[in-house]
Amino acid sequence: MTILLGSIADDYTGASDLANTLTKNGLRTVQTVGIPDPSLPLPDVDAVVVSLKIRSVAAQEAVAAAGTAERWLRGRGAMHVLYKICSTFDSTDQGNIGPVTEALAEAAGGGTVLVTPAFPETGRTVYLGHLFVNGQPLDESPLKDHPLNPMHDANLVRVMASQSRGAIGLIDLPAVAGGPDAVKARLDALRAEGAGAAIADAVFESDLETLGEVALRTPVSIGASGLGLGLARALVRSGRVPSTVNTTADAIRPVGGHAAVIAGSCSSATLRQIAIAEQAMPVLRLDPERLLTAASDEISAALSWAGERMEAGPIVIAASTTPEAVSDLQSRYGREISGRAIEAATSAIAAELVARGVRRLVVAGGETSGATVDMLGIPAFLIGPEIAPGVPMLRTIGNSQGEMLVTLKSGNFGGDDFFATALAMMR
Ligand SMILES: Nc1ncnc2c1ncn2[C@@H]1O[C@H](COP(=O)(O)OP(=O)(O)OP(=O)(O)O)[C@@H](O)[C@H]1O
Ligand SMILES: O=C(O)[C@@H](O)C(=O)CO
Repeated sequence: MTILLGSIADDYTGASDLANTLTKNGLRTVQTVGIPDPSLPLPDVDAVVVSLKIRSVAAQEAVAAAGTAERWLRGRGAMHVLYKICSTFDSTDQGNIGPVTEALAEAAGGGTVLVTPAFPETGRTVYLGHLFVNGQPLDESPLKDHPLNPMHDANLVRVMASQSRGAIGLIDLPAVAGGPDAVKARLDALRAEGAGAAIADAVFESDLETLGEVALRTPVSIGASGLGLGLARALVRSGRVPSTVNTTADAIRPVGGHAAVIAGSCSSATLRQIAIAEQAMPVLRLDPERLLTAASDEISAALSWAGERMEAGPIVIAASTTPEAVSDLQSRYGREISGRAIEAATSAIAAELVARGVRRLVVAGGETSGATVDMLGIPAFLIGPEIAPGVPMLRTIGNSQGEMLVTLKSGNFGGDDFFATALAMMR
C-alpha cells in the first residue's frame, strides 16, 4: 500500500472526523487505531489516519507516539503528514500541540509549520490568530468548561507560544486572501525570522483551499478537518489521486444485533442530545461519584438495566453531566482521576454490552471513544457515510468480536437529535 497523505490524530473521534472529510473530498481513506499489525488486511487507499489518544497525556509520551506514527506513515509513502488536532485547539498547559509540532518539524528537516484549527462547516473560524467557536471567542465558548482541557485564551499565537520552545508567527487573513503565493511568501518570511510555526487565519473553505495548497508543498502541517479539506482538494487538483471508487459502499452493509449509545462527553451539544434522546429511548444516567467509589456495583447495575431493555431497541448510558457537577466532582477527587475512572467505567460497560450482543455502538466524546475502542481492541475502520458534519459511520476492520458499525461522535458535534439519526442509519 502506497499512500499520498498520512495523518496522525490526537484522539479517535478527531480521527474519524478527519477521515470523513478526506473521504468526502475525494481520497480513499482508512482509519487505523495506532499502528496496525502488518497482518491486518487494509484496503488500497490514498490516505491513512492513525488514531492516537495523546491529547491529554504527558507531552513526552505524545511526542514519542506521534514520532512512531510519523515514521510508519512515511514508510508507506506519505509525502505530507497532517497532525490532526481538535478544531477547538484542546490542549493541556504543557501541550501537546506545541511539543508534537516541534518534534514532527524536526523529523521532517525543519521549516515553519502551518497551523490552523479552522473548520467553518462546524463554526470554527480563525481571525487574527483568534479562534471563534460558533461566533464566540474560544475562551467565552462552552470550551471554557471542558472537563479535561478548559480553554481560557482565544489567542492561538499566545497559546501555541506558551507550549513551544520556538517563536510562533501569524499568517493573517489578508495574506490568505492573497492566494497560495502570498501565503508561501509570508511563510518564507516567518522562516527567515526564525518562527517554528505559524497560526493561519481561515474563515471560509476557500481560505482552507489556499492553505491546503501551500501546506502540501511542505512536509508537515497541523490542523483540524478544515485543513484536511484543503489538503484533499489540493491533492485531487494535482491529478495525483487515482480515479476514485466509492469506498463507503462496503461500510454500510447492515450488521444487525443490538444498538447502544455510551456518552462520556459533558459538552453542551452532548448534554442536549441526551436530553432529546430521553424522549425517544431508554436513557440511564450513571452516578459519576459511584463510578469513582463503587465502580463495579454501578457497572453491574447499569448492565442489568441494559439487559432488561436491549431486546426492545436502542439504549443510552451516560456519565455526562453539567459543568457545575463536573467541577464539584473534580474538586473532591481531582480532574485527572475522575476523568480516567469514568472512562474506565464507561468503556467496561461498552465492552460488556458488546459481549452481550451489541453490534451497533455510538460513543460520544473523544477520550471516552478512545478508551472504548481500546477496550474493544478494534484495529481499524472503513469510513461510511456522514451522519452529521464531522461524524461518519464507521465499519470495523479485523474486529475479533465480529463486524460492527460504530460511530465516534466528537463531544461538540451533531444536531440535537443526533443519537436517533445515527441509530436510524446504523442497521
Ligand atoms: N460526570 C462526570 N464528571 C466528571 N468527569 C466526567 C463526567 N462524565 C464524563 N467525564 C469525563 O469527561 C471527559 C470527557 O472527555 P471526552 O473527550 O470524552 O468528551 P469531549 O471532550 O466532550 O469530546 P471531544 O474530545 O470529542 O471534544 C472524560 O474524561 C470523561 O470520563
Ligand atoms: O476537530 C474537532 O473538533 C474534532 O474532530 C475533535 O477532535 C474532537 O475531539
